[in-house]
Amino acid sequence: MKSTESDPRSASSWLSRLLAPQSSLLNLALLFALAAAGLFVWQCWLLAQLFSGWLVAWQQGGLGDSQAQLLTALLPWLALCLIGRPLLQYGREQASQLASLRARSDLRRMLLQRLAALGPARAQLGADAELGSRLLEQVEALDAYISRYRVQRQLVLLVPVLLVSCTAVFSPLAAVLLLLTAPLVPVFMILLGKAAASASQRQFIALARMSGRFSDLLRGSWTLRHLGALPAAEAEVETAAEHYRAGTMRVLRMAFLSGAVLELFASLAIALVALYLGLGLLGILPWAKGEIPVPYLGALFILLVAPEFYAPLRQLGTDYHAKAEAEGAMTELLPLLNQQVWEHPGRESLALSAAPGIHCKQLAIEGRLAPLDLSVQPAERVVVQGASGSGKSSLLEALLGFVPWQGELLVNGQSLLELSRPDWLRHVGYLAQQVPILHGSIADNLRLAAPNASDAELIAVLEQVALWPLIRQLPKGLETELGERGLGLSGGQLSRLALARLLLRDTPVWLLDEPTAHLDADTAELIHSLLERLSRGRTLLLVSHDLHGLDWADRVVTLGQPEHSEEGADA
Ligand SMILES: Nc1ncnc2c1ncn2[C@@H]1O[C@H](COP(=O)(O)OP(=O)(O)OP(=O)(O)O)[C@@H](O)[C@H]1O
Repeated sequence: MKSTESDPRSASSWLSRLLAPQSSLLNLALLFALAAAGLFVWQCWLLAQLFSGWLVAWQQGGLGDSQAQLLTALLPWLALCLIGRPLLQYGREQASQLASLRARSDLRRMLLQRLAALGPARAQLGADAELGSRLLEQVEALDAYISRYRVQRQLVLLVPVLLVSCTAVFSPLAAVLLLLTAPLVPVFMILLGKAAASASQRQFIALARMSGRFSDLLRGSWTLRHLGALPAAEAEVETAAEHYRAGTMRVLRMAFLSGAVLELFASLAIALVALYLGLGLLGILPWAKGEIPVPYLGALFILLVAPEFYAPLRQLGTDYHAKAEAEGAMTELLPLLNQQVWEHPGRESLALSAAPGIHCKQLAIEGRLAPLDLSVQPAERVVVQGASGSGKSSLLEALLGFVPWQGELLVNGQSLLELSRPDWLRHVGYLAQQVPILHGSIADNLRLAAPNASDAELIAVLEQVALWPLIRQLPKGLETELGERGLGLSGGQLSRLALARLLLRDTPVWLLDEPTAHLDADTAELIHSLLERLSRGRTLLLVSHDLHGLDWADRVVTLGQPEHSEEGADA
């Protein structure tokens, strides 16, 4: 369904909501722009007075004292206009830039808060890199809309009305000419602008495809070399690049051509007004022969004012794409903005001196987890298994405080709903199915858990997960850079790195979501044996499909059955 302004979840209504707190700054920018337009009219009036005075005097036989007096009287006001206008324009820029900056910061803060509040469910919205780029680029795409278009769309009505009213005082016919030609400029500008925008959109898509193809070729270059297909692939890249170059030139031609056509329209319209005024001054207008309908003063004033009449319309046409771009960016952000985020209500602090007990009484999550009774004793290690979709990950999300639930969830007898989530999470170590490894060194990745940890502390935890012997041999040791998603280490090594990170935080509760998913049997067994040793003394809930190597667990709980069965791990 098409989104509308009245739909509170639509892109345009989010934009309005975002800009509401900035309305005073945007109104101030509008006021500055209107004051600058007022000064412009005054400046034209002063110049028209000066030149028409000189012209009349020159026609009457020469410049005299009165003209010199006129010049001295008008000069200070002219200077005021010449200095005042740029200052007012500067004020407008500053106010609208500040509004844009604040609105974009507010939006980024809101998006970040939403992402943080979503917890593990954040992964459903896309990869971290994609979300990061949305936060940077899509939010940035609002700048031109806020800092230029918002004020310009009001100016486009107010300034021409002001100028045409002033023109009408001297010549209603010239005012009518301006009014008749005015709509042509924005209409053509928008039509041509839309064509140029869709052409440039096509270019963006072509560029994205070309980049994808290029990176595929790079990745597969060894295979291609092996197959002797490299020259053909190179030729393909060259052809694609040439197509892209030609396409870019087409877009540029269209953009320049549309600019030139509009300049032509504006110039023709001004020429029409000038023709009327000039013929009038010569007294040879067909319907008013021998008459001067608009004398020097008025004619000069109108000629000075006319070009400015079209300027805001032309500017709006130029800025029109900013609106389309901003709405497009907001539409991209909608899934995140409209995501239902549950606010964990608890505020009470929690102090734990040892591993706590966790008790679920008829704990259910609507559509995700059937009612569950489960008592995990302090330092008990429980494996949670069940069919895919039975709610294992959802149970962990509830335990992390990121989804609402029915029934009771107690930590040492205290309801989790009453506890402050940040406080509770300080005691919880969580491992998601996908190990979150950032682009950075091994040390950087470990220090995400403990920013102040010394190298010795990092080495100690790496030794515990049997990674140090391997890392010590790397030329850069702890400073070895890991690529995106941990490129440079194997899946099993990354899991061990994630375990080392958990150890650095040394929390009394561990919630692990399939820590050995995607690992081969031998590596999974190694991780399981590490877990056996490292999780001792902690309350552990470990989600796993496969019980192999988990016989050390105290209990296995199976979800997704009418009665949740509890059995021994080795059963
Ligand atoms: N954020 C969410 N919002 C709504 N429903 C969800 C969400 N995440 C999961 N679900 C649904 O909840 C149910 C349980 O999902 P969950 O991921 O907890 O199951 P699981 O047992 O961990 O599955 P798997 O073993 O495949 O990982 C599924 O039907 C799933 O579609």
